[in-house]
Amino acid sequence: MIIAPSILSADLYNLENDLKKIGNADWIHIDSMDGVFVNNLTFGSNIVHAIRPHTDQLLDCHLMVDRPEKYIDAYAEAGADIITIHYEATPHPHRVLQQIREKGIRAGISINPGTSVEAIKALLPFVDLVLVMTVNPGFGGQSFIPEMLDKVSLLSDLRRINSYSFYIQVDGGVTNETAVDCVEAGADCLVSGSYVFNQEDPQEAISHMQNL
Ligand SMILES: O=C(CO)[C@H](O)[C@H](O)COP(=O)(O)O
Ligand SMILES: [Fe+2]
Repeated sequence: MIIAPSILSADLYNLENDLKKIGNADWIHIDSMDGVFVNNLTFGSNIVHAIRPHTDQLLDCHLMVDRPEKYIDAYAEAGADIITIHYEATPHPHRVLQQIREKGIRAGISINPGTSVEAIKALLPFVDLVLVMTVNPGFGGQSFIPEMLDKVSLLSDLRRINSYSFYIQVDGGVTNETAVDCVEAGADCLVSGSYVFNQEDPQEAISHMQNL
């Protein structure tokens, strides 16, 4: 299981130390929010640029921003490995996914709890990752919405039937307990923010989930 701790829950005053705490994680999940697509403001490509020279871990950028097409070049230049956009954030998701891949970066599509897998079916041949939100985006520390796991199962079936190769990622309210349900539904990458960073030993929590 790929584990991607979200630095939304890290101590930004002491980010170097908090990145060490998650040094055994596979990916680092970076949540960008613009105050338009969601009611919160976080960081942009500047933080990707700041972290990039200090780790070989994949930088997994989750763009909760309106019109993500405006920012792809900046994230590419900053050193992003994966850029995930929201289906709901642009009228041209297919074009933006192409724009990401043209930069040699893996392209992800994310769906809010209110969006069905049906809505992104036509995009599935063109993505490297599908992110199923298990909370409404905008804040860390929210409760996992278990009904979303049906989408994970459906994506897993569609991937098998059509021989697609995208990762299925789950984000929001992932703990050691909800992680088990995600794995059973067919997820292969789990984002976890508040749970991981609130543990006494984040590395142990990460390796436990990696072994699920
Ligand atoms: O995209 C996000 C919020 O919109 C975060 O990645 C997510 O909420 C992680 O935080 P937590 O594990 O605390 O729910
Ligand atoms: Fe996220």
